[in-house]
Amino acid sequence: WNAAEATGSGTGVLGDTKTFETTYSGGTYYLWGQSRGEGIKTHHAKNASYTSPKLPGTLISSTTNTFTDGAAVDAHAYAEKVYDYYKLVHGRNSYDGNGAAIVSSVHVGRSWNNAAWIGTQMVYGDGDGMTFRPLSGDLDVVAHELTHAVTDTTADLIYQNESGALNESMSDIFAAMVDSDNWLIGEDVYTPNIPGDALRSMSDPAAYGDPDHYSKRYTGNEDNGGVHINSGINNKACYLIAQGGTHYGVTVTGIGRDKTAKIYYRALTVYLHPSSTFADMRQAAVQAATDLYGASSPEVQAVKNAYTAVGVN
Ligand SMILES: CCCCC[C@H](S)C(=O)N[C@@H](Cc1ccccc1)C(=O)N[C@@H](C)C(=O)O
Ligand SMILES: [Ca+2]
Ligand SMILES: [Zn+2]
Repeated sequence: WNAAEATGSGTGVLGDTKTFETTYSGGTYYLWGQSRGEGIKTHHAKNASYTSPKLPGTLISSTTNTFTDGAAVDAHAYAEKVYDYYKLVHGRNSYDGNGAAIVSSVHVGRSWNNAAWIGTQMVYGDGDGMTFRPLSGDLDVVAHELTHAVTDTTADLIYQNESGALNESMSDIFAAMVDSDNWLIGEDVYTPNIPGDALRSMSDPAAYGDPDHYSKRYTGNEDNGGVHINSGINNKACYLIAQGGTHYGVTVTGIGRDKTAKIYYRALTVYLHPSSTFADMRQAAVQAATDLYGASSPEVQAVKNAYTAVGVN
């Protein structure tokens, strides 16, 4: 049998219809797109844990090229969107820049309230229906997890303490650049019974208990030294660079999302390194903005003011 490229359709977690690439082989259609890099494949984990050797599980199939597994439909369709973002906006072919195959598994764990990049592939929990609905149902989550793969193949920021908070922040930053209609993270899948909330906010991290100034950073041992907490400091800096604002008395003139994304992409792929601290982040962003827009540009000034505003000098 040859593996013929096709276009499938299906219903996502939120009940929306979408189309995506599939492959027809031997009378069956598979969630396998062939046109992007080495391909995008989406599997059913059958509740195996994210540490299980059974992953990735079974390639999801349909005899009709219509797919009704919402978590699978969204994991697959959103992986295409994130691939396209990195290729079209940053000229990066897949997460490694070399067209690496993008592999995902849905229905990982039992009622697992999380998603992750496990070094080789993306994994998505179904949530418990209270804290989360199936996590691939939010483009934020897919972009967050695939950005961990970009980080791992570039700066490779150590996943603890300040470098870990930067690692997490990079994933939130590019989630917000891909899912670009707000500065909330996880709003589409977090607490399905509570409208309007989110897991995190980049515009106001404090709204969900995260710090928005370096002096308020968490220094305990929870959460790998607060990687999902202290990410708020860098997330706020990114928000200020893009949108502007006055924060703790420091005023930033925004430069917009697109230029901000280019600055963080260059900082991540050229200047940050595994043990980078918040101070290193400021320097990397200033240097990236200088490379792109010039030392005396308003873009560089916005970066400097934003990091000063969040207490990173
Ligand atoms: C293996 C254990 C999980 C590692 C942490 C993964 S990378 C992660 O950060 N997951 C995201 C999922 C997410 C992303 C965007 C929006 C909503 C949810 C995350 O933030 N997880 C939170 C719940 C956490 O692990 O504290
Ligand atoms: Ca969002
Ligand atoms: Zn993460």
